[in-house]
Amino acid sequence: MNVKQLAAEKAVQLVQDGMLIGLGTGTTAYWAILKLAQRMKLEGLDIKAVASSKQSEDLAAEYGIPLVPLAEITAIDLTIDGADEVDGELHLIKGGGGALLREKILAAHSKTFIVIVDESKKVSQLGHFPLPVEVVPFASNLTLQKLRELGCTAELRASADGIFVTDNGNYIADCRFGKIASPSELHEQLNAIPGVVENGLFISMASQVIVGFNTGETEILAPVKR
Ligand SMILES: O=C(CO)[C@H](O)[C@H](O)COP(=O)(O)O
Repeated sequence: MNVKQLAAEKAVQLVQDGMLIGLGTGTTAYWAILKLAQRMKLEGLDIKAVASSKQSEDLAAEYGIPLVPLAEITAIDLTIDGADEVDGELHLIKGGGGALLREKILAAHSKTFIVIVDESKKVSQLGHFPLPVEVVPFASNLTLQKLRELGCTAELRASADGIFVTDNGNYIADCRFGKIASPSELHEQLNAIPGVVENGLFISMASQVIVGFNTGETEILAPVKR
């Protein structure tokens, strides 16, 4: 079993009958979706789900996980999603797959938000991974200029056929800040720029982070209560 699968399967153990599950996006969330489908088939696990991307929606549909229209829900019991970096405070960088806006909306409405990562994602300080920032296409060159004034290099993400476009019809600016001294301050500064829709810093949102190790072990990290 690979390390991402290990963390994902540990998280899926927390899922119980009757829950509404938020499905994350990416190669780690992929394993969680597959395990949920397997538990439904083998154990009769009775769940419904909402997806954070077209990709995860298609995967869930392919594996027979019933999806609920977002208009019909008021809250999510548990969301399971990956991350690009996790620091000691359990702040995250997310959006490597370009789904950060929908992922953040689902996480914000989840009673429990479980993050699943392999050990390579644990860092002492966020910022080595370029921070994804979702921006509207209109005047994106000017928005990029404002982002750079915060001290990063910012480039629009490319796709095979041009500029990468999110499920929401927006662009992603990948911002290289180097080490981020104050993630919460940067989060506020980024979202104050007109044209920025949302950024990939998830501040104090994780209920738990499940880390998979190459040794086959897992570690569960919980936020320190102050
Ligand atoms: O935020 C994300 C997608 O927008 C992913 O959760 C993040 O990029 C981690 O991906 P992976 O599990 O493939 O390493």
